[in-house]
Amino acid sequence: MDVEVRYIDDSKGNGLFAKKNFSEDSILFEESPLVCVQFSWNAEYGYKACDHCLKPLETAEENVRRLTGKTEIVLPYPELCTTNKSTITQCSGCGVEYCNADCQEKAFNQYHRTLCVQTGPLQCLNDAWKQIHYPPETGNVMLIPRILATIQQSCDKENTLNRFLKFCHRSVNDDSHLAHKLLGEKFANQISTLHSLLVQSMPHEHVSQLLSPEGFQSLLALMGTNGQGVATSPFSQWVENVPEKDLVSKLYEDMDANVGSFLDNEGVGLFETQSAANHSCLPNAEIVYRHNNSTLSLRALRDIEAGEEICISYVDECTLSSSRHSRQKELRENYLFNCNCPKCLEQADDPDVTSDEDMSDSDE
Ligand SMILES: C[S@@+](CC[C@H](N)C(=O)[O-])C[C@H]1O[C@@H](n2cnc3c(N)ncnc32)[C@H](O)[C@@H]1O
Repeated sequence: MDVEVRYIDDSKGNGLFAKKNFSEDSILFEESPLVCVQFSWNAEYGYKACDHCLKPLETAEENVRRLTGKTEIVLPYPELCTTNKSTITQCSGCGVEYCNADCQEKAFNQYHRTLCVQTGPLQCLNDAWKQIHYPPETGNVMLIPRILATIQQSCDKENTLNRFLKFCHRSVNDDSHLAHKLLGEKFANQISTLHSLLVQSMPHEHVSQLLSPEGFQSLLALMGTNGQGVATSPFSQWVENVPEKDLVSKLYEDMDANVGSFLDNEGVGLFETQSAANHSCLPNAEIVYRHNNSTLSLRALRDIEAGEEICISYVDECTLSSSRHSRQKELRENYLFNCNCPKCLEQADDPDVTSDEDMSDSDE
């Protein structure tokens, strides 16, 4: 690896550092998630993805037809679509689909052997989550059964448990008096419901400490502070390859009119190396999914020198361009820290105003 994880200080914890020079646009590293899962509403609304790696299961043409609502569309250059429907397989127990037999086998050996027989109770957990977390989705409680089952099915359970416990999983930051948004008073009843449903749906062997109320809260905090969004799309991959770019703008307009900005298969994953990357409002790297599955690539946004800290943005582009106050509010609520990046320091004297875009979600 050309990057390394190093301790910075008690406030920031660890960070990710470059071990060599990287030029702008180069790929620093690639990594598959320890676990990942599609968002619940995304799956419910018919975004078809492999249950293990989130690779699209629709062709680009099927995708465009569904997203525009126009079943008559015929997409030229079908050979530019990389979806291979002939390799799709299905679990005979619960019916979930995979992009190929390899993914099905990996999922079964890692967690699905345990979870497949719990489909009914897990469905109740999923339904309860959907009532709490409407789109746009940022996390998914269904990652937790995958974590627990991965530990249970592992040959080296202690080591696997420790790999998960290495992700930061505190639910409060005592230094800054910050508590995770998900775990606030407002959600206490909902968290208690989710906890009971999880306890009913999982075998307890080897994971009882994580199934206690405190263990469950730490898993939610782990997911909230480390969960990385994953996005795949058969259409956008087709667009990248298509020579006539003006073909696509009308299709995007039609999609926007029909489904707004919800174009991708979306989910959340836990990545061991990437999760060591801290946030900056002036990031020097970004996450991309070049393989149209859950394999993440970290790409340099500018030249990076050996020894430099590699920082990504934890907030989306819209929030990143909003006021310091709005950015810091989101980072405090979801990631439990006060941002002191160069941009925040430079704007330290700006008035504490919420950007227009955030007014609907204004300060409580
Ligand atoms: C995904 S982890 C990043 C790695 C983490 N520093 C560690 O020690 O494992 C996210 C957490 O790192 C800390 N963090 C990330 N960026 C930070 C920053 N710019 N300043 C202070 N703390 C930060 C926060 O505690 C946040 O919840």
